[in-house]
Order: sequence, then structure tokens, then C-alpha cells
Amino acid sequence: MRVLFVAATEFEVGELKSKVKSQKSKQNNDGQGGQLPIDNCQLLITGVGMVATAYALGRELSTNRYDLAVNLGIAGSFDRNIALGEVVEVIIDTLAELGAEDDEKFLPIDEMGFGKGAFAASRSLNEIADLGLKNCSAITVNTVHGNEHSIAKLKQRMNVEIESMEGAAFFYACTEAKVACFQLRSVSNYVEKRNRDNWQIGLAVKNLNEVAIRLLDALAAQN
Ligand SMILES: O=C(O)c1cccc(C(=O)CC[C@H]2O[C@@H](n3cnc4c(=O)[nH]cnc43)[C@H](O)[C@@H]2O)c1
Repeated sequence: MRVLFVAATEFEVGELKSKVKSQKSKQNNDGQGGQLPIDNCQLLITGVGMVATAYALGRELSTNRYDLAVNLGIAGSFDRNIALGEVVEVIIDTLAELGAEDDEKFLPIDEMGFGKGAFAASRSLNEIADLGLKNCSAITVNTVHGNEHSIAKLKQRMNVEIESMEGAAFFYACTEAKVACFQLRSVSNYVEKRNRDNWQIGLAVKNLNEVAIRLLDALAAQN
């Protein structure tokens, strides 16, 4: 099975990268494949944001074939019932800023008649391993929310749990390329008035990599 792991920064998937690398070198040394489950497992680092993600994925998927793509990253949560450091599965993701202002109202791209702004996962982690993750809906933004007024305005028009800067672009590119995909996000912060002291990036990255390695092991067991 050919699997593409996609992250915005190497920092977010450091442990996963080491594991894949060490198993690949075992594979080269003993010819047995080590425990590496998948014949072509790649890690794509796209850079932060939806433009970088769409470009990097479009390029990768136009020249290489994959059976599955998995987006891994940290994220903000609107929902305080989700703990900092908790890993969730995003099943639908919307380009929240794509549309037009109509005075005080926001017109989503769908209502303007120029296509759609929401994109969905086409597979689920649960099909491979039941790790008990919550299913969530998300938005993808160019500007991380960090202002009470803009957060209140967003909450008035959308009811979502998670915010990232790449998720919807990842779903879009995979959908266009007809590659099965799902998205896992680990909550590093709540979406609130900017306060970097409250962020738990280290915990979120640690938990994200634990889940990613359990996924890799589950893929191994399937083979
Ligand atoms: O502002 C900073 O000092 C700072 C330092 C490290 C990272 C950041 C980010 O904004 C990370 C962006 C990165 O992480 C995802 N992410 C994490 N939290 C959020 C959020 O609340 N809203 C949107 N995206 C978030 C995002 O997908 C980026 O890849 C800032």
C-alpha cells in the first residue's frame, strides 16, 4: 500500500520521520523490509498554509501514485471540551475566508455560484485502527484567529470545533487527484485572544506522533 503522510513542517512529524527512516534503512540492509508495512511510504513537508499545501500536493500527486494520503498537524480548537494535546480526526473542512463581504454579511463561495468551499475526508482512520479519536469539523484560514471580535463573528456564522491553515487545501488536492484521504489534528491551543503562553505545542506534537506511529503499526499489521 502506498501511503503519503503530509505535514506543514518537519517539526510536527519528527518522530514519525525517524521511525520511517530507520525502518527504511532496515529494509535496505536485511532485504526483509524490517517492519515497514508499506511498499512506498513517503513524507511530504509542504510549508505552512493553504497555498503551499495545494502547490506541494498538486505537484506530488501529479507524478506519483498513492493509495492513501494522511494529513498530520497541530491545530487550534474552538471547543473547550477538547483537551489541549488531544488528537482528533477532521472529517469536513471549510475554506472559511473564501467568498465575499456583502456589507455586514459574508457570502460563501457556494452562494456566489463559484464552486464550493467545504471538502471532506474520503476515508477514516477507523477503517484502519480504532484509536477512539473524536470526529470533528474544521475551518482552514490564512490568518490564525487571535482577536475576540473576529472570533465572535466567525462563531456566529459557523459551528466548527477545529481551525488549521492547511486542512481544506489538503482535502481539495486529494479529491482532485482522486486519492483517498483523511486528516488528523492535535490541539496545541484554544482559539482565543492571542496568548502564546497558553499554547501547548510540545504536548500536541508528542501526541500527534504517537497516533501517527500507531497508525503505521496498524498498517503493518494489515499487510
Ligand atoms: O505565533 C507564533 O508565535 C507561532 C509559533 C509557532 C506556531 C504558530 C502557528 O501559528 C502555527 C501554525 C501552524 O499550526 C497550525 N495551527 C496551530 N494552531 C492553530 C490555530 O489556532 N489556528 C490555525 N492554525 C493553527 C496551522 O495549521 C499551521 O500549520 C505560531
